[in-house]
Amino acid sequence: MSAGDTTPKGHVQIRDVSVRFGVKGQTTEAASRVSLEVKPGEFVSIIGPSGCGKSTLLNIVAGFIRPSDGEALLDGRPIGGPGADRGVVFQQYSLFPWMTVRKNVEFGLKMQGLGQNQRASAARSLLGMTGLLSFENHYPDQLSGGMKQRVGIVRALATSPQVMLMDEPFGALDSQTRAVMQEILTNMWQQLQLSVLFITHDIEEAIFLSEKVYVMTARPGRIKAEIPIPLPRPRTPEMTASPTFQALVRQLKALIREESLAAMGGELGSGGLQGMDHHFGRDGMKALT
Ligand SMILES: Nc1ncnc2c1ncn2[C@@H]1O[C@H](COP(=O)(O)OP(=O)(O)OP(=O)(O)O)[C@@H](O)[C@H]1O
Repeated sequence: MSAGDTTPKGHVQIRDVSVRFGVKGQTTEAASRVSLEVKPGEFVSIIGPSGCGKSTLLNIVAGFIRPSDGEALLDGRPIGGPGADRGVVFQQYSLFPWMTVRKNVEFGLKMQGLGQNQRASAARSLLGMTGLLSFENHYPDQLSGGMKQRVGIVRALATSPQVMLMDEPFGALDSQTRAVMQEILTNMWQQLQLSVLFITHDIEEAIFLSEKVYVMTARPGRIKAEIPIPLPRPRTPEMTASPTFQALVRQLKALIREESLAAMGGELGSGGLQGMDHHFGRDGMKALT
């Protein structure tokens, strides 16, 4: 792990990408003519209503699926499949339960052919950065949710990826743990100078973490807005009370609400929506997004 290397890495470009899935003769258009960019060393989030194609875009960059139209590039080269240059973290912790924390972190390095001593030293250094060194010999089921996700992040970082792809990584955590994880992630991101593409449903989280937030429309997902986040670094929890932060929250909430209503309207029909609006009120509708 080259923690001392401060050259920003990983330029992701999604250019005019559309994705269609065919299931039992029925075609679903998950994303439509999406273009977005993560510059080297940038932290970029995508938010949008459920089912708008966020995970699909992340999976394209991960190399798990191919676009139907358009192209996805990493450092100017077409993405043809998964690779060690991209680390992926999902909401589910997906650790190997039969391996200790350190062995989990070492796994990718072993695949890359690193010797035992090098693996152990790289894993221990990363575990130290996240306060997990004293748990290196624990098994995943002996850890809390937040600790498991820290191990998941460390494992994805162990192979020195240029890009981290994170699909709602903190979605299953309580709000306190989530706040701590956000700070740990921003610290690691700043130290390692890599690019991050981050998916979340949490508007405050997207603002707190990112240089730029893309807002997607309801399915088929298109880019509705690209919002730069002009908050200084390092970000601190106190910033969330600042007028700039709060104005961004209002702006993004308004954009998302329009799309969430469109998404639910498509599924429920207007009669269902009226009923829900009556039952929950306007704020309740937001909570359902
Ligand atoms: N492998 C697949 N086969 C068929 N349809 C799929 C597949 N993957 C995704 N879809 C469909 O594509 C659309 C977009 O899904 P995707 O998971 O990308 O949305 P999302 O924005 O990440 O949703 P959420 O916020 O709920 O996680 C959905 O309608 C989904 O059902």
